[in-house]
Amino acid sequence: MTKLRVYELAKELGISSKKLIETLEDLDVVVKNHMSTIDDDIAKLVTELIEEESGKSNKKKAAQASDDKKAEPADKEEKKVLTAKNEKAEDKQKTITVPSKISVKDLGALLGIEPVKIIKRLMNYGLMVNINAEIDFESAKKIANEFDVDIVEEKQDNEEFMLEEVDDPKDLKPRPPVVTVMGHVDHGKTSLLDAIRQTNVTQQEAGGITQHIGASEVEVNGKKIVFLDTPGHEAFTAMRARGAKVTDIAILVVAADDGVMPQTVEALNHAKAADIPIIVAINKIDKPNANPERIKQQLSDYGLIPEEWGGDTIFVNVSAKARIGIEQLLEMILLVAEMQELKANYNCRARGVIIEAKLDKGRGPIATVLVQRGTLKLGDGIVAGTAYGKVRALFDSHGKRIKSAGPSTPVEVLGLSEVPTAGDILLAVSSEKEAKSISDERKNLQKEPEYDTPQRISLDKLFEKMQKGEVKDLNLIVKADTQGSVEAIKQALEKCSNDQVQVKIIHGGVGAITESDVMLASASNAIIIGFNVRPDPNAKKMAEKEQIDIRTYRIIYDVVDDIQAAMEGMLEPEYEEVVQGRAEVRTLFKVPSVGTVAGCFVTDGKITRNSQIRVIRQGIVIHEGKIASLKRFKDDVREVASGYECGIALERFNDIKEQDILEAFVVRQVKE
Ligand SMILES: Nc1nc2c(ncn2[C@@H]2O[C@H](COP(=O)(O)OP(=O)(O)OP(=O)(O)O)[C@@H](O)[C@H]2O)c(=O)[nH]1
Repeated sequence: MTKLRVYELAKELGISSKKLIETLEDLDVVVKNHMSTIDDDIAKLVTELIEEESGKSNKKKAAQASDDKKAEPADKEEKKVLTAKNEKAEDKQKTITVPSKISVKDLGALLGIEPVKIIKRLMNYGLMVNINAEIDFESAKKIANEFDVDIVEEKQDNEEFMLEEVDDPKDLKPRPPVVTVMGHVDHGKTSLLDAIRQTNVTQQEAGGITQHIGASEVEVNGKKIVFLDTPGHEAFTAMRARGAKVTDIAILVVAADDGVMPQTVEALNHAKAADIPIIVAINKIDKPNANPERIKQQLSDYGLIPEEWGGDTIFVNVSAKARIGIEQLLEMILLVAEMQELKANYNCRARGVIIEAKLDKGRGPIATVLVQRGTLKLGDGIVAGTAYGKVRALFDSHGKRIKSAGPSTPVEVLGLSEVPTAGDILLAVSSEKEAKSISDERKNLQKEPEYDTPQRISLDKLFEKMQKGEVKDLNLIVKADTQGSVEAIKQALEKCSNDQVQVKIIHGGVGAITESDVMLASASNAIIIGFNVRPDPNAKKMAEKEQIDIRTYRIIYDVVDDIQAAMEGMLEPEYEEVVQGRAEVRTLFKVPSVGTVAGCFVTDGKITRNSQIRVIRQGIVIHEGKIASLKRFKDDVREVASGYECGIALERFNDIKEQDILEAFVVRQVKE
């Protein structure tokens, strides 16, 4: 296509070449004279601008000709623009509210700037847009700021959906309880869930194949109970960390022949932190060495006191294997549920939680949703995180097609645009279009760095938050090398409570700081205290992502001192520790006059001659000190990088064992 010359375009537009050259200059497009050629896209842009301008002047003329000077503008958009303009004129306000998307034309009108100037600025950012093109809020803000106007984003109606809606008590009807099974490894969580499901299958649909959708429903005496299929407190707390409250009752499974174990304590603390009732299922009572009384005794130390001893915790003896006590356990669940008076509104737009989600080759994204409120129906517009769509099909926990699902019903939902994340909230909205606009909005927000940055508690910010009255409880998780240290620290810290803040140890345990601890801290807004223990690498990564404050100590006095200082606003962290790398001890050499040399493999980062070394054995710190020698083959070296072997001897420490982890770190001053 031949390029247009200035005079040709001017002729087409019915304006003088001079006027066209001026307009081009406004756009910083330099042309020599009327014979110069213009690029197609520039020609298009200028044409739109000129046409827009002449259209405006025609309108103006028409308005002047009109008798009714107070006539309402016909177009609603225009009305909005005019209103804003008037307000601007009245109070000369420099902050203007604009929608999340706005056309160049409307932005110009709001800012009182000619659209051509906006187009020019956008061209500077490499954006070639026409006058009717919509630009996002961020771009609009940049432009406005260049004209010394600040703009704020109009609050979207969508946000309303994120708020907790309050139901009128008269709209509430009972709903089934949702139960999670927790407990120590191998104590029988999966077996118990299977036993419960099978008891029910035989009663209801013998021979029927129950589909696994992430949650199952059983019916006892005509009443439903929903079980989440993924046992364990990790999944439960992961959901909670994402803000999803799913479970009404926790079943704590303890093997009668094994007793209370570390994960039993972890599970019960996770359930307690979530403030949900616990029913204890003492499992494996078919075993000859089963000792249920011992378990009651052990659990009473953790505040779970059986009813027969004057407490309020229900204990049921069961055997998942021999199918003993299953029905009684189910009845007890119903009893606890009844006491909780679980209710929900069935007649409103649905809100649920994604329990599981996957991509099915044939059917696209499939999500298991636990409906918590309202009724989810075929054809509803839905949004979960940034996934959106329309309910194309619903399947119940038996794999049967259904048309709608009310509160406490797990359903498989087809029709989402992408696979959502477990823990995401699913909302039903009026249409797929609305769902898409909410999803777009969220995608925009995600681009902003502040989004997703939760306001976490940290020791540094504690005092500030206390002053603002934002903190009433200081939740702490204590991990230490021995149970004795856990208890000592717990007692010492709880005494730190004052009038403003109560120090609460929501979980204490022996061993390294794990992902599960970080998740609990995230769900309960807690700080983690490690005493002679370290976070494992995954926990460390997760803590960084979730912005969880982990403090590690080697002297109890320092722990108490720091917490007290933080509560008094006196905490001044001056030094920080930077971990450089880790090496694994693969073999040992006893060298006369040197001592023990550890043959190591550097697994990540690097080890330098000046590093301090922390010896970690099974997650517990057993020594901290300096390097006496760092060698590769026979040579002394200054540093060894990841992927290489080396020999390390430590100053004044010979008790190294194979498989120990040597963590290299340096301590440096924190910059103000
Ligand atoms: N004797 C007896 N064995 C049981 C009973 N319940 C479970 N078991 C056995 O205990 C072992 C562990 O059971 P699981 O159901 O896999 O335990 P879990 O708690 O789900 O284990 P993880 O998923 O590894 O945490 C299996 O070998 C079961 O057969 C029971 O009531 N009696």
